[in-house]
Amino acid sequence: MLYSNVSAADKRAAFRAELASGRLLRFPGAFNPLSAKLIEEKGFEGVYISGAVLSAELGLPDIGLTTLTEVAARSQQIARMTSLPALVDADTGFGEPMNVARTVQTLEDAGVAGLHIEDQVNPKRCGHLDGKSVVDADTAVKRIRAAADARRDPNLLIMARTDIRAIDGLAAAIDRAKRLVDAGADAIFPEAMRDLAEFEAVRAAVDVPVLANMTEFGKSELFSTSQLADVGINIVIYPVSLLRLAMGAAERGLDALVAEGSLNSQVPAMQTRARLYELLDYEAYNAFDTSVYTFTL
Ligand SMILES: C[C@](O)(C(=O)O)[C@H](CC(=O)O)C(=O)O
Ligand SMILES: [Mg+2]
Repeated sequence: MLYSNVSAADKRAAFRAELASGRLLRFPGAFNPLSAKLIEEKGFEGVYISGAVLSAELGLPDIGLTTLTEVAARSQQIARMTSLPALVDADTGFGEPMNVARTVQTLEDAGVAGLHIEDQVNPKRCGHLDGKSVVDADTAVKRIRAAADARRDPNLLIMARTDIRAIDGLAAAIDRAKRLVDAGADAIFPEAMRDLAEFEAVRAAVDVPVLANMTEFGKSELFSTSQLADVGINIVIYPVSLLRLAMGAAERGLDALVAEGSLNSQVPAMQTRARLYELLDYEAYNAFDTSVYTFTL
């Protein structure tokens, strides 16, 4: 009932232990707290909180318009609903190193298990679109150092994302990844890798967990979990996938309503009331109420 009973500290410790196992951890993007419950129930290892989804939910493009306050509030709503670790997209950290430090502490307070900070210039762009730019290595390193120093729970995972591959190529991405690890990054997110060999090359270059971004309609092919595990990837995210699926279904439903004048044809595709209530653990709330009202001294 209500929120997860697992504390943020325990989720972070469990996340660290899972990462150490070497097993590939799958993190679908939760587009709301309810979908985080579904991800947990289906047996995934974690929940991703995407900047692209957060912006899209607000009706905005993913171009650095969202604020730390908005990201932290949504992260808290999602993270508390699941016992799984939540990994949040902190974009560029919302400013200079001092702002990055505050971002880390604020997201730590929101209960996430980890976050990633990228090396794009402000305002950032979606990593799979053309026309993005990155800061120099020194600036990127300062962001990560500030992030690593700011956390109070040593288990909070600070992941460095580099967007440099699409601009300066794979060798530059490998060089940057190494420097970010030296600066204190606990994990690396190499954005917009072209193929499996590129993931493998980053994997071989650093000693920390590596994330693969399996976003659809982007620059990377959609590799399977076994393909990614075979090249030693540790975490895979499907950041926008559930939102895309849900919005695809919503659009088809609205079109049917316009065309047919009712939603009768769509009911079989809908999550049932019973299934929704099961996911919400409605029964536990009823039991709680019953125990309150039947209580006698
Ligand atoms: C991972 C990402 O940063 C996100 O915000 O979810 C995006 C995903 C996307 O736009 O497809 C990115 O890859 O930049
Ligand atoms: Mg993003």
